[in-house]
Amino acid sequence: MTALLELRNVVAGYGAARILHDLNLSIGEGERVSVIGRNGVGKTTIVNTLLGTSRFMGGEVLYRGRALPKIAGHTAATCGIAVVPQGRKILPNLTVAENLRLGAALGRKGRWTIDEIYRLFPILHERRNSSGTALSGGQQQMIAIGRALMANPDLLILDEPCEGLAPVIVDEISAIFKNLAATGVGILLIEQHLNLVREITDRFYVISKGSVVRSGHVASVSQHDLQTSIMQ
Ligand SMILES: Nc1ncnc2c1ncn2[C@@H]1O[C@H](COP(=O)(O)OP(=O)(O)OP(=O)(O)O)[C@@H](O)[C@H]1O
Repeated sequence: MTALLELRNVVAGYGAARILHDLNLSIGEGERVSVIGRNGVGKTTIVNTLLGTSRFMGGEVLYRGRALPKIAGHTAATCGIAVVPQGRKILPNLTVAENLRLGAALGRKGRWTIDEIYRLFPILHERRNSSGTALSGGQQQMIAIGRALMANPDLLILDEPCEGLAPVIVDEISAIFKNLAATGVGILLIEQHLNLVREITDRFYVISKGSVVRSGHVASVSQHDLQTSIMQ
């Protein structure tokens, strides 16, 4: 079966520094896959490669089996890939509603409208006219998720979505991800915390020093085994 997104022997980095070395990874339509690894191994650089914010130095990125000729800032969006970025990146001068509407800039049609986002996160409707950054960390994460969904993506990339959030909010957000997974959207979860990996995804890749060092099905490995592969 043709993968939705495939990275083949990708080399990428910043300036002269190579961070990803011959990285291979694929995700099928509607699949839920994790990328796990310690701090600094290159997980976010995979996302940056798709966003055109790291330097693409070699290899191929294929979308629905076709090699993308050039990676640019709009590559991910035009392919139907939306990112919930690490650190959320809520724009401070915009209201909650304006932040959400940014996600719909390309006008892809689908089930996600601003009213649907407000149904998913009623607090965002209540605070829709407040500055996005005036909200709590958990609520800002809701904006980041809502903004990504507004793009009606085929693939949702979540970069450490629960980082810095209180456990009760993590539970709430992971329940939402589980429901989202049931809608058929593909999920690529970048994460260090294995509970979320296990709850949301079926397959994993372990990254170390910019390459995949292990991959498999989440159900076939123990938590301890996964933790050990990350630490190596
Ligand atoms: N904009 C940048 N310019 C130069 N080097 C960078 C840049 N962003 C990241 N790096 C470096 O690239 C390496 C990989 O960083 P990356 O953010 O991809 O790691 P990560 O696995 O996502 O880690 P974390 O979990 O801490 O986010 C690190 O050594 C980091 O310092």
